[in-house]
Amino acid sequence: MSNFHFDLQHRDAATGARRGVFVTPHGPVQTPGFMPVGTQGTVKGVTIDQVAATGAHMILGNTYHLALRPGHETVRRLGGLHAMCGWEGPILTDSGGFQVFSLGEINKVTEHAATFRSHIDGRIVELTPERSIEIQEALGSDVAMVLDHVIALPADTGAVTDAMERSIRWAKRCLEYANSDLQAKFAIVQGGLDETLRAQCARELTSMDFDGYAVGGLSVGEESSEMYRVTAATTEHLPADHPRYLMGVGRPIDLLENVARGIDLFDCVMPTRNGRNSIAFTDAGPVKLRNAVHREDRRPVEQGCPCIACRHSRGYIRHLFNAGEMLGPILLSIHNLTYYQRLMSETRSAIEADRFEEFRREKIAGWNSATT
Ligand SMILES: CNc1nc2cc3c(=O)[nH]c(N)nc3c(CCN)c2[nH]1
Ligand SMILES: [Zn+2]
Repeated sequence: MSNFHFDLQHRDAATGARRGVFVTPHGPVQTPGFMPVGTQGTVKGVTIDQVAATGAHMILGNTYHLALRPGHETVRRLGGLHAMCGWEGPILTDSGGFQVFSLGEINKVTEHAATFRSHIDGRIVELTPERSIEIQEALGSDVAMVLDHVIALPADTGAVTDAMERSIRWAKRCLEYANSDLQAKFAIVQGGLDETLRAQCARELTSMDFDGYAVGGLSVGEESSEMYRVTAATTEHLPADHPRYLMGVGRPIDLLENVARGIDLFDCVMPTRNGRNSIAFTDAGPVKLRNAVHREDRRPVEQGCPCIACRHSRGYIRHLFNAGEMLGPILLSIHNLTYYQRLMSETRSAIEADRFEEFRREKIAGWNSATT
């Protein structure tokens, strides 16, 4: 009996939405669920206790960043990622596939490895599938992502196919190298915006024994309609009894639209990145609190929100940003993370009550009302 299993509890009759629980050795993850991003071992500006208070069940760390700094052996000697960060729940680590291609100065990609210049100290670093798994095992995360070859879009079919086929071969190498049954391995489906390539990639990856499947290569600048189309075209080829994770997504509307297309897990820097930029997510759409219009507004960011930011007025939070006070970004990061977790909790309840379609319509109408 594996240490991991996905309990599919309820499927929405009208859409591809699913309600489930992903069971891990560090506790259950309620799905659909949102993972806050803790790239360098911290969800920026938010203490780990506050991250737990937002309602998060699983957080994400990044192999690329942690291997470069402080180094995975240092993390191991500090007791692993859970002990170092003080997070007792499940942790998923990304493999470095995305960061290498988006942050590292790529030197070359061969069949053997991705070689890049570190964006921190310029060192040349070689990342192989085996090395990525070795690093993730040292970090001690509960879920390890395979190393994949992520290419920027738009790209020609030949380049997309080449990267997709390499990602399949690298996924196989990751699975063969893995030697810890305390760490789940998730595959990542690539294939650009081509539904045929996506189906082919999903078929090949699902023939291997992964614990979960991610939809990669999206949220890289494509139209939302294209993201939704490709997500649907991919999940239809993924097994129903495994978790599906859409990487790097997204806005609140993207979460609901992709839940409707069979996605169970999400991660995105938006709640914290937008929070640092004074943008708060609310049921009436995003609100840029730095704007003068909020100067004397005594209302909380969101009526009924239980977070510590919503004990204050919008006017106070605007003042904090205007005065360049640290507390501004901290409070709005906490509010936005709470907003995303409450949205996922309401989504899970709506699926259980067979009213997801109605719920999605109501939420999108609110976000489009944009009165503030
Ligand atoms: C923000 N958009 C975005 N798209 C991604 C695709 C991949 C992807 O295709 N592969 C991997 N390994 N990671 C991705 C990430 C990082 C997720 N934290 C992505 N982020
Ligand atoms: Zn709040």
